[in-house]
Amino acid sequence: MDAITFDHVDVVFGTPATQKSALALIDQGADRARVLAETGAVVGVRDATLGIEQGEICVLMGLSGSGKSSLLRCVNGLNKVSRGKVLIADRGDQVDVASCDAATLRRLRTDRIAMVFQQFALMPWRTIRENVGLGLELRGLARAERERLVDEKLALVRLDQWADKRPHELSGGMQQRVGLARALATDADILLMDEPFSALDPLIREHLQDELLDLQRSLKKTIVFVSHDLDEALKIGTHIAIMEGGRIVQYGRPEEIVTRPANDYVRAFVANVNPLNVLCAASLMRPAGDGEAVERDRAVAPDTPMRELVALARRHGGPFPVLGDDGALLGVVGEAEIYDGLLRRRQGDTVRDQQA
Ligand SMILES: Nc1ncnc2c1ncn2[C@@H]1O[C@H](COP(=O)(O)OP(=O)(O)OP(=O)(O)O)[C@@H](O)[C@H]1O
Repeated sequence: MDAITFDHVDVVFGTPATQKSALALIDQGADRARVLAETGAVVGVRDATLGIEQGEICVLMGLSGSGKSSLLRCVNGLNKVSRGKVLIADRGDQVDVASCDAATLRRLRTDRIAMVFQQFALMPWRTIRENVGLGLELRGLARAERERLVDEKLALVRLDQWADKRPHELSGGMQQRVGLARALATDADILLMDEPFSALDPLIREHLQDELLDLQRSLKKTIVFVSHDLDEALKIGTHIAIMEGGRIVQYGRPEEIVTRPANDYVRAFVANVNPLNVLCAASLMRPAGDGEAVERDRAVAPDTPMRELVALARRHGGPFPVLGDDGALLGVVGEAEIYDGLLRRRQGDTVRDQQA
């Protein structure tokens, strides 16, 4: 069972009456502009369907206004779903956030789902420890237990020395680590992260991305992460949903997005991606020639990153047979395939398009 399922979700901002007319127009295929002109309602999300597995980091990516936050905020009920379901796996069953009762929504929000915001949203008059412990305080946890849990999470984000300071005494990157510790403190298994690193300098941002990935290796939360930066999405995401005009126009693993963009909008995003960071042996390899002798002691796995292949080729030349788990020969990557990978990406084409 998926941890989170979006099932044909529409989010329309407006009064009940304008929402109804807007949904009718959407069903006729009207675009956002027409819906706005004829009803006054704003379409945030239209017909989003997506399953997010437990432990996955799903990045919602797209231009400003494409509907990323609107979709994210449906998960904890901050945005009302106009039509469709948002199902959360809960006690062996699924709860629809869009239609559950208020007590269930409250329980999901306090126990299961935590959110990290772009602007940290820390309370300036509270110490770092008190900020991180806010959710636990609202749950009525005794002070000693609260402080034990908070100090544990502050240590996780390497801020244990800063517990008694106030937010203004910390840098932006540190404040965002407080935001993350606060989200982790409740032990929620679903983290919603709305452009959490966008307000930070590029170097700090990369640092925090690495820290998040490090933490995730042991925490294994289900994370929905909003970003408008493709490099960030490719680095962080186990899957990426690309949004355009309120719709999900492509959903896939990072490499699929880069090698097989679904339309010109996605193609424009991936045109300048550095292939070294994304491609791997499986997407670079050519079929082995009939009777081609391959040196199996040079074998690489299909998921060997391109960067590693370049280093191998630099040391040993090529070609490298690509073997599956069962030892079957899947293809061959030589220097020519590596150069092709570099050149094709630079032209903004896709490797597989060219091979087709
Ligand atoms: N509370 C709201 N009331 C009315 N319209 C809204 C509301 N929230 C979002 N919208 C509209 O919904 C559309 C999608 O906005 P959303 O914030 O989801 O996009 P986004 O992709 O997250 O953009 P950004 O990257 O700029 O945050 C926009 O046209 C926006 O104006």
